[in-house]
Amino acid sequence: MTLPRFDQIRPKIEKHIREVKDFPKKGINFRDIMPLFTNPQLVNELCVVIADHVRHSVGHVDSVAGLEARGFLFGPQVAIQLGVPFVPIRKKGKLPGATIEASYQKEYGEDIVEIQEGAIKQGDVVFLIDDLLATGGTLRAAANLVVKAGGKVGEAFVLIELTPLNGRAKIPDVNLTTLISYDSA
Ligand SMILES: O=P(O)(O)OC[C@H]1O[C@H](OP(=O)(O)OP(=O)(O)O)[C@H](O)[C@@H]1O
Ligand SMILES: Nc1ncnc2[nH]cnc12
Repeated sequence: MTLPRFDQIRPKIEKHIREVKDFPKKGINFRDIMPLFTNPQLVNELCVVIADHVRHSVGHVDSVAGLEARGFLFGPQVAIQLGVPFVPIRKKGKLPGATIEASYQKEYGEDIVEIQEGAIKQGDVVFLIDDLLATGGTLRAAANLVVKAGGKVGEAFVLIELTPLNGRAKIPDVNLTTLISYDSA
């Protein structure tokens, strides 16, 4: 959150986030980022700013890993800006070939995410990216996957943090940057 350009872009991004009550089920206040994609210039600006943040605050990274599905909306563009590979982290059963998996707790029950074997090499520094941090289960599993593959999380970045859900508590070992924090879930 150190770059002044984050402060400049934040209000513009905030204007494009729509709140949808009771989606996907009653009691959930869904933060919809899709309106952002009606403004391709702003999406591009955002990805350039994130890449600059990586260069100046994180330093060298070997890859950008994004979480299905909404991490795929930004991750590849940031990776292209940085000139490094994009590593997709997908829900179980979607990636062909040999995979490495990590399970995680969701609000109800458990889920599994995977990467393809060889996508992260021993000693790689990985920049993790997703749209939103809620309970932190997803990022916890992603960080576990990176370590299991022999890599190291350089930093994790999310556009939105829902602070009352205390997701950060699940990833005390991960340096996390967020663009927008909401103090109501
Ligand atoms: O911090 P957590 O409680 O783990 O929640 C955050 C995750 O939840 C959403 O993804 P979702 O699982 O809904 O999948 P989708 O992006 O494929 O819709 C969101 O995009 C994050 O990846
Ligand atoms: N409130 C929320 N809005 C959008 N995506 C989410 N993923 C988990 N919680 C969410």
